[in-house]
Amino acid sequence: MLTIALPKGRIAKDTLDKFEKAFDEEFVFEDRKLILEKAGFRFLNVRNQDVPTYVMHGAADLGVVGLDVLEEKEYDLIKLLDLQLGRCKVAFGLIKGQELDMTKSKITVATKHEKIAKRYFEEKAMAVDIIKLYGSIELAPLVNLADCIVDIVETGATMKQNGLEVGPTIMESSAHLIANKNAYYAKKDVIFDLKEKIEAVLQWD
Ligand SMILES: Nc1ncnc2c1ncn2[C@@H]1O[C@H](COP(=O)(O)OP(=O)(O)OP(=O)(O)O)[C@@H](O)[C@H]1O
Ligand SMILES: O=P(O)(O)OC[C@H]1O[C@H](OP(=O)(O)OP(=O)(O)O)[C@H](O)[C@@H]1O
Repeated sequence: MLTIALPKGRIAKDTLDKFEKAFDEEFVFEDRKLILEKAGFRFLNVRNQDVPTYVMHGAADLGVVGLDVLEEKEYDLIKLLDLQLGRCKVAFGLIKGQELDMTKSKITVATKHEKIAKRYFEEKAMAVDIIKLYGSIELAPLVNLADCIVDIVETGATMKQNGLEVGPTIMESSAHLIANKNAYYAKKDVIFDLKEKIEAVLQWD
């Protein structure tokens, strides 16, 4: 049995779709159930940012999570495979017509991605005030909570509809299959078999 932590929402759905194709089974979470057990798999429905925690502690052998989440903390995990889904970038959002003023003595940035934003400014040796938010990030510059934001951009529609422009990209992200180190060695054969089957599906799709 392999236990796999999936992030609630779009990525879980797309991942289960790949598993359905790879194993010729139907995988659907029932209503509000958080565990789906079928065909030798136990899928766990967890919050996006909690996926690495379940995997690192061994409560799940494998997990699926965006690179942006992995970059936010240091996790001792194995990155097995780029699932090529949940593609997005982490980028600046600026009020339309404004640019990042690198000469300002201190920039205030609102973001869910504190560490990624902080590293960007450290590398440029610039002072920054990071304001941690948990959602609706685009609102912050509109009400003067921050000069700009660092957030996920997929289509750019959310920024555009809120009068923001997409600024410089800090990193590209896509969902990756990750493994707990001990599980990776203890269940190597079954994990390799799964990886090969999913890779084959990714090539056809
Ligand atoms: N348009 C998008 N918006 C947000 N995330 C996206 C998008 N496209 C791809 N992703 C990826 O999906 C992941 C999950 O995004 P989602 O917004 O569901 O989670 P979250 O709000 O960060 O999680 P949590 O449930 O912990 O609050 C992101 O970390 C990112 O890797
Ligand atoms: O470029 P787009 O295609 O418009 O997608 C990007 C938006 O999607 C995410 O928000 P989400 O819907 O996850 O809500 P959140 O504000 O709670 O994070 C992200 O934080 C952006 O707001």
